[in-house]
Amino acid sequence: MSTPTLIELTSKKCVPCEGDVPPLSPDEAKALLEAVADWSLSHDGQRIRREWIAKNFMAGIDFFEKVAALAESEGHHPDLHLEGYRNVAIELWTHAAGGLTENDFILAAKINEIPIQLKRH
Ligand SMILES: C[C@H](O)[C@H](O)[C@H]1CNC2=NC(N)=NC(=O)C2=N1
Repeated sequence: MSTPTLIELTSKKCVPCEGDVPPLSPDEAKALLEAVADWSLSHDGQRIRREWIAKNFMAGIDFFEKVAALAESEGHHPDLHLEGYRNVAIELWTHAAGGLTENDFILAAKINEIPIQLKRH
């Protein structure tokens, strides 16, 4: 499989995951991770994660609302975390595969294009 670039990922659409979809191998996941800035691979290689420090609680909620709309349009859904009122984290994995698929990287690339109001230094 040639490794898609960021442009290719953002121009793709998540495909419905039904039944037993094989997860990506750690090497395939690492290759795809190159295309999406600021996301990291979990130690078990089964999910990808990105963190932000939002300006405030509502900035986190506003961001999640935009991410939720994207997830609904893609038919692929993230795990959303908002802790300590401003610490935002999103984790992506494909439940139907019990690990990562290209859908997760497509969604990560598109989430990277959603603005979030960040905490000033
Ligand atoms: C039918 C529909 O495609 C599936 O239920 C979708 C919904 N959203 C999903 N989101 C994620 N992260 N993993 C899935 O396996 C998944 N399956």
